[in-house]
Amino acid sequence: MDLLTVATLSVACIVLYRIINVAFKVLKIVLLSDFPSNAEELPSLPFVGHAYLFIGDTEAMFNRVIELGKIYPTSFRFSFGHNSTYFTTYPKHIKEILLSPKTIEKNYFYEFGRPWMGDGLITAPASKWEVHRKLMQPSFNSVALKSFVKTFVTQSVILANKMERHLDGPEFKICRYVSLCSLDTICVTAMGINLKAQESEECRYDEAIQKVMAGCAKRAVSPWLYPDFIFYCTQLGKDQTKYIKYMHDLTDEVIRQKKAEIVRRGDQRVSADEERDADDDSTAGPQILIENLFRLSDDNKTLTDKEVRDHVDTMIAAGSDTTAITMNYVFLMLASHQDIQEKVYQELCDIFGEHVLNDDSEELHITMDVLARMAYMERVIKETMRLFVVGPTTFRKATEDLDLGQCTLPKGSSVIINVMGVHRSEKYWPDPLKFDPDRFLPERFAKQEPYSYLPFSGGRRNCLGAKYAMMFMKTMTTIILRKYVLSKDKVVPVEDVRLRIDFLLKSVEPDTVRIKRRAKQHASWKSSIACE
Ligand code: HEM
Repeated sequence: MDLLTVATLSVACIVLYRIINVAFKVLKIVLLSDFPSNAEELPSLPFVGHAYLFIGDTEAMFNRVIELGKIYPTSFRFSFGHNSTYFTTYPKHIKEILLSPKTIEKNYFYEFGRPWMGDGLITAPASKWEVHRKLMQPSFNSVALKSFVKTFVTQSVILANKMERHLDGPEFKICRYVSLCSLDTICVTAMGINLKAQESEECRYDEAIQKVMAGCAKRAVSPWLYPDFIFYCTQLGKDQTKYIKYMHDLTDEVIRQKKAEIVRRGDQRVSADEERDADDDSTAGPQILIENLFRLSDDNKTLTDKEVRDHVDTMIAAGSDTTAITMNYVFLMLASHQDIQEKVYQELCDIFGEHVLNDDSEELHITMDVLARMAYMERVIKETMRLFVVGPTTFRKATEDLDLGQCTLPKGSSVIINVMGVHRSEKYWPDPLKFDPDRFLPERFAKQEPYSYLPFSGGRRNCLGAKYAMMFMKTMTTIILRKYVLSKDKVVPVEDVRLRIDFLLKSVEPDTVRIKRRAKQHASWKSSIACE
């Protein structure tokens, strides 16, 4: 054997050894979750980088995100395809990232939502977002929120009536009911149209939202689907185009009709940011978002029809499923914790007095002020959002180097904020899987590590609809608990509720509850509303 052959064979052996070594380490990680103690030692593969960390179905993805947060509890760097990405489960870093003007930009995942939501707030580039966030803010001020209460009540009453068919029956899946209720409500308040999805019980719009969200999630974890010319040749891409067109067509038609209507009636309504006597605003119609946006266009603040559509579609995308999924878990937690459900109901008795027994929407006495008094219910909803945070991860991009103390986020890198990891971390939430609403008692929550609770994200690009969502969720809970007692045949402990990340957090198996009618008497009314 000559010297050249020996040298070639030696190099080949070394390369082969390296390949086998890396393959072995990767398999140990993927199959056995055997991670190196130092994140720097995570092997990187050609082309895909560390994308193998997220191989598997959507349940595996959820488990891997939680696992990574436990093994590397601060921040670590990995690569996703050619993108350098920081994964953080560390509130101090999260705070810096969410507050910094250097990380307002969203990362490349959001590009997949742009064909649907365009330059709406969620997907807008930072330069546009700054301007439009200020324009949109008044549509969620207290006057506007007050005007939505009547819609929340009407739609929640339909929800309660629809659920009646399961009275005293076996457990049933709640998610479909709350999903259609949320969609109808958001569409009334955003577009001023009632899809009546609850009444017809099937809704193409709802189907379109689900398909497009699932498609975006699939694309985000499939680097080979990133190039448009590949994605749009796949069935997934073709379906995506079809569903998005359906949703755009609907919004375009509403825009056309609304514009004609505004011209007809000379727009006599007051603008959302004009403070007016709002004492009984809940009896007036909702301050529909799309009409507010047209007024901005009239004020020469230059919103094109396309921008109006982007904002309306974004509101529906951002508001309907998020609220529905959270309510699914609120009802699951209430059904699983009878003592807590009773305390919520007792609070309703204290607030509504004898009116608590009324089912009729006219007699429900639900106003914004009344909702604000439901402190215990709010703690229950907050604790549910800690354990089942709808946005388990959020993403940003550094547009300049950002110094985080122990490390620097280099310009151009992506950030994955592991919200779910923080919410379920023993370090920040003792006994983290225990459902304990009193963690949110003001005196206890004041001691909480800042930025360790982010159901609505935080900092500059936080949720614009957080107050809207909380009011709507309280209304739904009130109306359901006034009428029904929720229960489970067999309580599933929180740790056994199998979860997946399908863009948003969802259960692997649909959650079910049983309902029976609440007895029409209650001893301890302190009656407050009744005396007002
Ligand atoms: C329980 C219900 C909700 C939850 C948990 C929730 C959560 C969130 C989160 C985590 C974000 C940040 C997303 C990101 O950074 O990628 C967000 C943004 C947003 N949400 Fe919500 N949301 C809820 C309901 C709503 C509702 C009802 C609306 C509107 C009616 C809404 C409108 C928005 C908008 C417009 C943004 C983008 C804000 C911006 O970038 O300036 N959300 N939401």
